[in-house]
Amino acid sequence: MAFSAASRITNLRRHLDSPQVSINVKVAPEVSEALSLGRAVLALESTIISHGMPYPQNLETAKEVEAIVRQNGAVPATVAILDGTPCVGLSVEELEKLATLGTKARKTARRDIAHVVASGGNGATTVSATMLLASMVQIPVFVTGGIGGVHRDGEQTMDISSDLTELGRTPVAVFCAGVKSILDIPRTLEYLETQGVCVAGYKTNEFPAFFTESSGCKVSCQLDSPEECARLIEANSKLRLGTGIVIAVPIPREHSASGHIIESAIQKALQEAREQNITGNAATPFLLARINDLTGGASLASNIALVKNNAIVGAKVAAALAQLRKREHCQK
Ligand SMILES: O=c1[nH]cc([C@@H]2O[C@H](COP(=O)(O)O)[C@@H](O)[C@H]2O)c(=O)[nH]1
Repeated sequence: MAFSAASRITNLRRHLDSPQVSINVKVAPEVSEALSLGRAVLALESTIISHGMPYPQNLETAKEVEAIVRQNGAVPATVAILDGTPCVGLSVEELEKLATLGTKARKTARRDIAHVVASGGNGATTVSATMLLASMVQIPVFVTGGIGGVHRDGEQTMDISSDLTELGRTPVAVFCAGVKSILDIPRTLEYLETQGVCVAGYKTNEFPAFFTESSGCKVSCQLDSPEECARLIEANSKLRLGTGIVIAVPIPREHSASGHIIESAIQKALQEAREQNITGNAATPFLLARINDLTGGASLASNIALVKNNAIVGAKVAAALAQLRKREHCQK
């Protein structure tokens, strides 16, 4: 059925009814058009480009992930702050800029957004900042590699990623491969439960541990198809719960790293971080880089593979959600 003018207006209204943001958010023309037509859009974060992977693999991966999203039926919208302007949807040149800036771009979580904008800086958005900006322009689905969590010894340090509180307050579904075992996985799940966040497993009832398929911890529900994921996201939205959703997709078995090799690299990296007193938002990038060195690059290869796999699932879900909304609109 042709997409009617009425449903175009509904989408536009959904777009405009969001709380008014008076700061300029630059939405790429392709993303803006897809949103106003009710087509599938998938948000992507940018800290993974600047701080999560070295150049040039970061740029290659970012471009390949965007291509995968398109092949699976959605328009990619990578989020970042460039020269003080929050951007949703980046051109190839903008992706290149971010990839070459690397860690010179500011790692930007929710708390950092205002300062990066005010100072005209370049910010690579973490999960928390990406969720917030995606939600401002009404993008309901977002893909990343791994979310932040409660750090080991978090009960003493109180080092808890703002990704978890953002999930408690922003209605965006985040696809990830779980959280790395550099973090305290059981406490991360406890914290998400406290925040009222639904944590679903994609084709599994176990929460994955990023490099490996299992963590020994159960999820709160299992979803077995893109359509099931779309129905959950739609119910969360219609209920106006206001909370995000985590949908955890296990790393494909053929790419899952040997558990004990990774675990011993993690232990060594954690020890080094303690010795060098690396804490706060510097901890995750330091640990990721050291684990990659210690595993001779194996962890980076696994990381790239799981991000691509998450992008396939996330794009299919964004497409299924757009279909579902279109069908429901036509039935009205
Ligand atoms: O495996 C990864 N986990 C997490 C990150 C990034 O680190 C952020 C969390 O950082 P922190 O722990 O400082 O909140 C995430 O939102 C994400 O952007 C990453 O690149 N790779």
